[in-house]
Amino acid sequence: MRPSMLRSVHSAITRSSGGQVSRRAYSVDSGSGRKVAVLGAAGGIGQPLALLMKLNPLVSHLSLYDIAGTPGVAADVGHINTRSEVKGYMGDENLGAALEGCDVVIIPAGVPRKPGMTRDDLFNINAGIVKSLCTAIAKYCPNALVNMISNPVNSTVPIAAEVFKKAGTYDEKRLFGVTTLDVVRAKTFYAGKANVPVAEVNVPVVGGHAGITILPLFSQATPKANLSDEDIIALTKRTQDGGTEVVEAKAGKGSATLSMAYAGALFADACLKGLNGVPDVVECSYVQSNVTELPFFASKVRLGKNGVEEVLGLGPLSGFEKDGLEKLKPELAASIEKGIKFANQS
Ligand SMILES: NC(=O)c1ccc[n+]([C@@H]2O[C@H](COP(=O)([O-])OP(=O)(O)OC[C@H]3O[C@@H](n4cnc5c(N)ncnc54)[C@H](O)[C@@H]3O)[C@@H](O)[C@H]2O)c1
Ligand SMILES: O=C(O)C[C@H](O)C(=O)O
Repeated sequence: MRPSMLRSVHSAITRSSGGQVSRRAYSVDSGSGRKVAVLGAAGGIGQPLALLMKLNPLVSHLSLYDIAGTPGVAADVGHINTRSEVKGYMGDENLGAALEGCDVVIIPAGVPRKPGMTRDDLFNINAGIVKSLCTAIAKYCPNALVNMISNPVNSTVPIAAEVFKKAGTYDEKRLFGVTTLDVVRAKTFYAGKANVPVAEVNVPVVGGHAGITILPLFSQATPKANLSDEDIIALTKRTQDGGTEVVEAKAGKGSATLSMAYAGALFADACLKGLNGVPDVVECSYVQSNVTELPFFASKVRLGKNGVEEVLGLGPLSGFEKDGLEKLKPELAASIEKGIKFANQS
């Protein structure tokens, strides 16, 4: 590979803290492209996520793995005339080949909720699936950035961390719980209530990814809007219950798939941009953290060439948000503990 192909100069539109838009040059490594795997690629999330990753120009190799159904998905997605070469892998014996050389591994494998269930009700099945997939990641692509979608994320991320620790490959900078859907929802609901253009909205969502552990920080939302306390309470609850809203509307046919695929593709794209040296890539994610006393916590994270470059703090919180933060801690701590215990006893 010629150095000139590896390093090219791009320009980025960046916003200064004063809000002015400027264009600046930065160098990226994008010539050879990236290998991305989707584990659970034949599922409700996996299929549209495979489609969206096929549309991503930063991806050169797209590896679609599932226990069944991937030849069809790969043949279908593979006919799209975009950059990446698509390969389908089916069954445990092909998992290693699917993972070898991956830069980013996205995991939406596992069972979804039905009405009346909590995400924690998925633990018994999904914990084992995540554990075995992460064991293979440690063996075949220990340097990949792992984007964990499988629920309960509050526990599956600690499970992954323990598996990687046991294998001697753990790097806290490379493990992410995908909480982007909470941000996507918070932006949508806020834009509707505040009557502002949704494309301009920013709202950090911190904590975890289940019920009250999802804490949107509407006091930091932009563009600013004059919403009442009742509006903020209602928006917070709707964001926390967003997953349940979809589960109930689907009435037994699963949980969010299309919006999740969109959110998963956004987050994977941010990881790829970070790996490629694009500056100022910041997304919320559930990562190993010192932001609170909890070992894992979702907050804004700056992404870079090694994954997490910086875990950003919470910023100023309203009284309502401070309360929410204290209330979520025991539940999040218990979910983390449950994941760690599972990984170490089985
Ligand atoms: N993080 C989030 O915001 C978020 C949002 C929505 C859904 N989810 C979670 O994502 C997961 C998947 O949801 P879905 O709607 O796509 O479910 P689904 O049942 O439609 O698809 C899951 C896929 O995983 C596959 N699978 C099962 N065991 C596997 C294994 N060992 N290796 C590889 N693949 C395996 C299945 O064959 C299936 O194709 C669920 O746990 C759900 O709760 C998370
Ligand atoms: O709600 C679920 O079970 C799926 C997912 O976590 C979501 O937030 O949509």
